Amino acid sequence: MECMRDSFQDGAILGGRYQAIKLLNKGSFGLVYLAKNIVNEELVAVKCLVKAGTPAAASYGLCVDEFNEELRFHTKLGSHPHIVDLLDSLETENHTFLVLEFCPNGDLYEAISQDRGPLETEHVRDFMLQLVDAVEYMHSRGVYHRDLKPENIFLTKDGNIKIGDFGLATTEEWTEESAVGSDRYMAPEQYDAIGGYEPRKADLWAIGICLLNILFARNPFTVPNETDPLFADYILDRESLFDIFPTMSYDTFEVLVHCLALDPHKRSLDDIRTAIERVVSWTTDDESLDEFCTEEREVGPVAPNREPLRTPSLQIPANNGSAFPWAQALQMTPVHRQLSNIPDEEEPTVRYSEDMFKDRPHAYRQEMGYFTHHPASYDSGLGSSYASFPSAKDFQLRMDDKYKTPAAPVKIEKPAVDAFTPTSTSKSWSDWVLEDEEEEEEERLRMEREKASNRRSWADFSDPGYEDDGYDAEWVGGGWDDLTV
Ligand SMILES: Nc1ncnc2c1ncn2[C@@H]1O[C@H](COP(=O)(O)OP(=O)(O)OP(=O)(O)O)[C@@H](O)[C@H]1O
Repeated sequence: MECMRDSFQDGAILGGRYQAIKLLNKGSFGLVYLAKNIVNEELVAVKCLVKAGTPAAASYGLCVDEFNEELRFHTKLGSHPHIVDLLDSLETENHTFLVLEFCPNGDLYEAISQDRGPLETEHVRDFMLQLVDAVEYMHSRGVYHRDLKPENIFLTKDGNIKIGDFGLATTEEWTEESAVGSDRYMAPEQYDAIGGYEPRKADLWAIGICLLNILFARNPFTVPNETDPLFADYILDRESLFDIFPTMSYDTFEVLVHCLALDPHKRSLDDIRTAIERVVSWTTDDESLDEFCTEEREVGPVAPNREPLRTPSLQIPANNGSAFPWAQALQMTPVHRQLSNIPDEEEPTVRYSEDMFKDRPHAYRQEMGYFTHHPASYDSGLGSSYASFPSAKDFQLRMDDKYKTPAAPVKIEKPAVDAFTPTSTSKSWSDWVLEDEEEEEEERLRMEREKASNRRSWADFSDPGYEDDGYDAEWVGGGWDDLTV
């Protein structure tokens, strides 16, 4: 790594044209610098890789051939509005450099982690449609990415997306290369690759995982095989996704059906696009907002095919001319993050699915400027999805907290923890929450009734016409005696 730094570090001039400004990021296969084209002042991203056959190459394994491959794919792809453009390429004795168009809003991973990913219904739709367009174009050129994930989806100044990092791409229609990509985004057949798979279809699976990342900032599966219990559930029942993402709307599920089909032949980009276009609400939070607005604004019965009222942009300024105002509002602190389900450590909740950011070391994430708003939010401290099942102890703690009620004249029975044993398979998390809420509501009503009866008896007591029927003496305890002394 140091060797690379030597070649192109702060202030260095590359090929007489590009001046290094700063290190942007360290990828798995190389360093990426921000640089300036000294001829036209244009900012560029320079991806720096060691060359095959050099001493430094030995420590880099895959990246040795990656450069040539990546260059080849960029050349094959040409230019597209939603694919990172290769502007130039250079070689030095030990290194090769890809000069890429610079995407100043970073990548989608950073955007989600900093609460500046697409939030509003239409933004998510535009975003997803751009992604589908880019993938369709790539595939039409015979290039299959195999590593689509938020880290490889870049954001331009005006908030458009650009797919980048073609280091693991392939032009093969059918491949037997197994486990090339990133576990959490790999299609099951790509992960196991027994007998080979179609990379084209694997990309469609990754689109579905990216959508879930955008909506919930979580990954559904750690690995796409049965060693992950959530994936095992998914094999048995696709609707188990609702247990993982309880606020997911059915519209979203309809999109996912076409991305996350276990049979690769049932995945279709056209169907994904159609389903995205049909979405009215991505989450049930959106649905309630839609209903709220409908009640407020609509007069008379709701037309069956009404044009859905979009979620009001509570946190997003009116369209400022960009297709994606969310991407420009970098300083924006959302008033109401509708689409996020990022758990908050201070208010522990049970998490089934996997925090997208768990693998990044805390220090690294801080260094990268994450944790802008809620440092604790992104570090679940929980391991894989498997480890993220709530333990009975977690539940006990949670229940203790929940029932830490102020002094009241009635003893509140703590619900038996056994009833909430998370290993019980007959109940989903949403059932537990529902039962929790019902019990809480019952308790509240009971207390209100008690209070009302207290008030009545006190009022009655001070009324000279009050007749003691002995009722109040029972519940007031010593109070009645005191009063009568
Ligand atoms: N064109 C670009 N504009 C802005 N930032 C970029 C650009 N290209 C890369 N980066 C930054 O550098 C990081 C690494 O880039 P890239 O993904 O291409 O490298 P990599 O070595 O293949 O990494 P990995 O495989 O780990 O994602 C990106 O996540 C991003 O933060």
